[in-house]
Amino acid sequence: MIEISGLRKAYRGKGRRDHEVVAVDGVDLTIGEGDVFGVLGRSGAGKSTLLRCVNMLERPDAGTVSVGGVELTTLSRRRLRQARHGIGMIHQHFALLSSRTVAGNVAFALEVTGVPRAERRTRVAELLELVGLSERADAYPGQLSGGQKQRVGIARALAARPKVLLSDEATSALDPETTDSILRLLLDLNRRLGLTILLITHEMTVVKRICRSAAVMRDGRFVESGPVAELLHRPGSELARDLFPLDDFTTVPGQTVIDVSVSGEDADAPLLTEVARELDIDVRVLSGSVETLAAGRAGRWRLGVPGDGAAAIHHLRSRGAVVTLPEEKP
Ligand SMILES: Nc1ncnc2c1ncn2[C@@H]1O[C@H](COP(=O)(O)OP(=O)(O)OP(=O)(O)O)[C@@H](O)[C@H]1O
Repeated sequence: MIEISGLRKAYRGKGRRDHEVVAVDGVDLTIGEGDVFGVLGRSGAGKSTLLRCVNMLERPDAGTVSVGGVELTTLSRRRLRQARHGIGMIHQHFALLSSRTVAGNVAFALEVTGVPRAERRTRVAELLELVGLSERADAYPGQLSGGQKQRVGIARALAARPKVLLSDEATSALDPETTDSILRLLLDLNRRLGLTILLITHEMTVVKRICRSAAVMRDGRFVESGPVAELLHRPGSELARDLFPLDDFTTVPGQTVIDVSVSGEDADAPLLTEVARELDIDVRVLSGSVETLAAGRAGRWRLGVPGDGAAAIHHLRSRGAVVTLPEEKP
């Protein structure tokens, strides 16, 4: 649904001596229809620029961006305006018109695409129903909670029935409970409408709850990218480390410390008691957890096993677990 190849975008300072900042530095990305893809990264990594290049709010310097099979970088202004109707966008600070009611804000998105008044009224009612805000149609943004404002933002973004939704830190300004309800709504829309979602975030909760695929961005590049379940197993994965942080035990006298990751059915198998029983050894759980992610059940532990650990490592690997030593780097 979204194909990005060799994307580059640099900003030049205004003065002659100002050097160039390369915000996106050669990103390739493929997002399948109906996927929920999260891009994570620290402030300044280039996430917003990447997202804004997907609907051409920023013109890339090089590379191609195609959405739903339409290559956007070569379109005329008029064709690009049309193509943008197929790409909705929601924002961290909602970007609502304060002088218009909830219904008026959603209707605005239809007015600009020339939808006739009667049709607009029906569609606005449908959209408010979809996001659970029918009761607040006549309220003004100033009278709404943050979560309700984001629901208006979502209804507005979906007005033209886009197949793709871009989310720019949509839950960063919300408290954890409200974040949860917005993420549930996004997941529900993804399932019911087959909506493909590309989001940028710095919150691990967002990745845990709704992303099936993800990328970690640094200095304008993707340092890792792929299905979350696969990234969790990649030695040295930053995503795995951030999703399942492990305490800093790297040595235990008389034991070897190992990191073990599991996913799918293996996450709930009695793997640790089994290895202890079958090898007749003590296994110490130093840190770790098993959780339900949007990408499935997954877990990661840091364990202490006796001696050089060879027998335990062999046994765990034979049961499908990925085992690495904590000091191993990618
Ligand atoms: N309009 C602009 N003009 C000049 N430099 C810019 C512009 N927009 C972004 N940059 C620079 O490009 C780099 C990437 O910025 P970008 O906003 O894409 O990162 P980000 O990962 O989204 O960060 P944040 O999470 O803080 O929004 C930064 O160094 C930033 O200062």
